[in-house]
Amino acid sequence: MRLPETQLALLEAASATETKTVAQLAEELGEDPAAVTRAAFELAEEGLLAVEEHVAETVTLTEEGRRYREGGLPELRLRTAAAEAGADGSAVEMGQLIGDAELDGPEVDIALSNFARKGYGEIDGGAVTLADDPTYDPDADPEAEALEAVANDEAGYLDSGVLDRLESRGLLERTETTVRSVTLTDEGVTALMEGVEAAETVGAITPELLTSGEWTDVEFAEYNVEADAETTYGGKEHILRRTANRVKDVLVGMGFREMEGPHADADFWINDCLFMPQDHPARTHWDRFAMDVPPMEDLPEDLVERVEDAHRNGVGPDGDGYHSPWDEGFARAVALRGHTTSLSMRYLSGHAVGDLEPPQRYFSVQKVYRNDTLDPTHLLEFFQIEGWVMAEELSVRDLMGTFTEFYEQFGITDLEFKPHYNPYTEPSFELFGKHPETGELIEIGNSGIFREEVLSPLGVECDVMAWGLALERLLMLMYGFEDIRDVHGTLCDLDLLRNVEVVY
Ligand SMILES: N[C@@H](Cc1ccccc1)C(=O)O
Repeated sequence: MRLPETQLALLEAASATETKTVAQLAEELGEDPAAVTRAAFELAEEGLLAVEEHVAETVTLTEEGRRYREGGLPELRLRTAAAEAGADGSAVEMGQLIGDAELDGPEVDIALSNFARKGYGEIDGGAVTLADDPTYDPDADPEAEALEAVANDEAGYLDSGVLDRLESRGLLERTETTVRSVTLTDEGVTALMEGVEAAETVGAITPELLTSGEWTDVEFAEYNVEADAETTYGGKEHILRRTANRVKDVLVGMGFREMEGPHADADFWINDCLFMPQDHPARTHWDRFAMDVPPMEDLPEDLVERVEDAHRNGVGPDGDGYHSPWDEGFARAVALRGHTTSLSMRYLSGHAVGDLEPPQRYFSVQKVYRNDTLDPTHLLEFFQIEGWVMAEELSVRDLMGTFTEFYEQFGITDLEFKPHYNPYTEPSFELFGKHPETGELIEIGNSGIFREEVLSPLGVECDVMAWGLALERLLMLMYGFEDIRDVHGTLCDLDLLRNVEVVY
């Protein structure tokens, strides 16, 4: 019998009486564990080896865990400092103990909360009194002992309660690994007795084989594509980016052109052009990410005048303004845009690409910034799918039809519409879609037909319908995750991002 080199070496190193792990064998043979695993499965396929698998837990200390193992748990250091300062008799000033125990930064809180949890004593009015516990032994703290055991690879002997505790303190990490062990089968023993030789096949292509041209003559070992192998994760496009690109393709396919423009912009473009009164709650410092930069000089003077006039006096013979203050300085102040409707204003005004004649369709898929409270459906920044259509005659039916067509491309066919209010559109409505997992209706966008008070100062004489849709919410409907923070930000779920299926 002939076998490729690694398989032969493995067969000879395996034993019929003693189970050996792949890791052990790889070390013994000086081979890469992945190559040994592959060889083991190939031999198992031939019936020469038996492979067994079990899941093992490995426990390792975190950086913080290692620090406490060296320097002592913060609460024990506090306990010892208190005992040395005589806190078993009378209360001792906390500040002094913190200094004595050399507790620093977050360690102080960690020490205090665990001190209380372990019942070491009382903390009252900034002073510490130790509880009278004659059985207390500073050298026998179960958590400190467990840190030591984990460091010495002896976690297997520990009670799972103390491991849970240390894990929740962030002092250790548990990971599951598949351990594979092999034994020689009877057939394997027979084959070895009859004699096995190394086949002259090549297991892997090398740079040498390529440059020498030898690769054209050698025989390659068969590759078992079914053999279990370690998962490797290549780089790939994030689903958010992928969906953003898909949204762009869909909109371009629907005849739209892409808008571009600044993330930090004058309030004029973000709000004033939209007939948002300057005392609107969304324009206060609570909701606005103001930038500490000089005001924007480059605004079209005549447009500024017309917008101010619309705010003060309204538009048309029956128009009525806001009767509230309007300050040009505030209009020129720069903030992070809370929506990309600022871009729509730049384009509709003719400031971005010159005057536009109907019909026109424009879109953008870009980031916007809002001072929201973080929760499963809100982040401080998200991607908005902005868009507008300019034409002689438009109605809500056109708007609904556009959304129906757009969302159908993503498999979303059960949109719901709800009347809404925006200072800049009339009529306005919000869009909802059903979450595939929870069945809950979630808001996915806001839309409407721009008012005269917006269009007239911009010099637009026909109808314009417009919208802002949340890309992340579209993703929730497509992929079924429930927390936006799984997808981006520091809490993102790496497994989800690695394994999520591509949905079109
Ligand atoms: N600016 C709105 C979306 C919108 C754009 C244009 C017209 C109507 C609504 C938002 O951010 O919610």
